[in-house]
Amino acid sequence: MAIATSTPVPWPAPTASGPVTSSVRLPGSKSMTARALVLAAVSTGTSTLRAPLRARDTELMAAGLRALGVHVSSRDDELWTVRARPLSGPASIDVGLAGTVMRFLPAVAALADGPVTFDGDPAARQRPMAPLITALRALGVDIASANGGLPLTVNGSGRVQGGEVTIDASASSQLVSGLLLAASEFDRGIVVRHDGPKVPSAPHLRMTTQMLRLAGAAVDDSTPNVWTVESGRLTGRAWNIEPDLSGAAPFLAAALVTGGEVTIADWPIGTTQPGDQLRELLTTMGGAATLTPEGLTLRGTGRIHGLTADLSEVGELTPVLAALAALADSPSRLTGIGHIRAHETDRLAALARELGRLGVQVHELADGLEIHPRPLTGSVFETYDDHRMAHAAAVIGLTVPGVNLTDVACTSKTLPQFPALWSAMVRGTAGGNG
Ligand SMILES: O=C(O)C1=C[C@@H](OP(=O)(O)O)[C@@H](O)[C@H](O)C1
Ligand SMILES: C=C(OP(=O)(O)O)C(=O)O
Repeated sequence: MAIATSTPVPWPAPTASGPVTSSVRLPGSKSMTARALVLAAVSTGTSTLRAPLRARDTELMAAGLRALGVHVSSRDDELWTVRARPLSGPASIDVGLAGTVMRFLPAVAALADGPVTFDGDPAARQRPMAPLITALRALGVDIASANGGLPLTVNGSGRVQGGEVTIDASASSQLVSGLLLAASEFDRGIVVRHDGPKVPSAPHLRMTTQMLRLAGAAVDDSTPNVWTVESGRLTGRAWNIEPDLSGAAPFLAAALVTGGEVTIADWPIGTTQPGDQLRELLTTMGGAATLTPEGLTLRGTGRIHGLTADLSEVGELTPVLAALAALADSPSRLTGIGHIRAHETDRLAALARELGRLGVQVHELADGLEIHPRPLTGSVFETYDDHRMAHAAAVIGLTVPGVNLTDVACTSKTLPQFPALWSAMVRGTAGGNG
């Protein structure tokens, strides 16, 4: 599997001429796969990941750890094996456009002996790294970065002193997760205090602390905006990776758009994944959700209601929710998501521009979007190397003929099967032209 940036593949989004009825089995969570790999690398012994995500972001994470000397066997799609070994440089790590790789691996690299350079796609150089670099320096790590971001070099000495550090993590929760995941290996562990506007993506921080505890770390997150991880050895374990619930968003949205019924197999009963909030969000927008041990079923009526919501906990769901809002019977106001301007692309600007091109009236706010639905006409839809922009375009294309994505290959970041799964879902409808 190629990890390099893919060549753009233009894609006419398939329209559905009737309600879609489908059951979809999705690969593992990107966020859980990334954390399990990192925790395995700083644990003793062998770890396994059952049902991991194989996609560009997680392949890059595995490759980055291999570059540091960790043995990662990913030949078996169903079961990856990680054997921790002494971390060592020199190494060169390609982060692609993966926030998880660029934020989670520098602290791991600091535990290696020797220089480790990090760089990625051109857009990766725009993503916030400075607070993490400053925090790691305060913890005793030598990092060279010309401009406060990528490219950077971690000059590891084989150990990190650790201790107390203050960070403004309002740009990304990953800045905190990236400090915590390796901190049990620091001489003094870590105490991270956030000082600044609200940290987004709270569920992802809960995922970090929960998985750290499962790996055997002593973690205290009982005080808001303060996280403590004690120094101590973690032991390898077996991780069962849940299906990626954020990747489920466009498929569930298809039920709403077409008045159909979509089931996502093996939806976990109780999870830290932010995508679980789709049950409530899509119910507010007019769907009916039923959760059973077999999975989550979403039924739509074909009518979609506007949504007024603070999406700060679930920023990565914004593109698909904005696509639904564009097809709704009332306006929407999505707020609390200024930080997604620094995701794969400036998602607020990109959504305003591309939805606007289809005819939607969109007001861009500093921290969100106001969306006023209008009759839509098909058009080119630029995806900006952003998998979730492609998902949004596909959702609108179900009911608006002539939505032509400039590139669908960007979906390989988290779900390489997206075009095939999507077309199969649409083909399942009577008369769908997918
Ligand atoms: O830790 C993680 O796995 C993630 C945290 C979130 O990042 P932000 O806090 O930067 O939004 C989320 O958007 C991203 O897709 C995955
Ligand atoms: C923001 C996202 O990714 P990343 O992990 O690169 O931040 C995302 O997947 O929506």
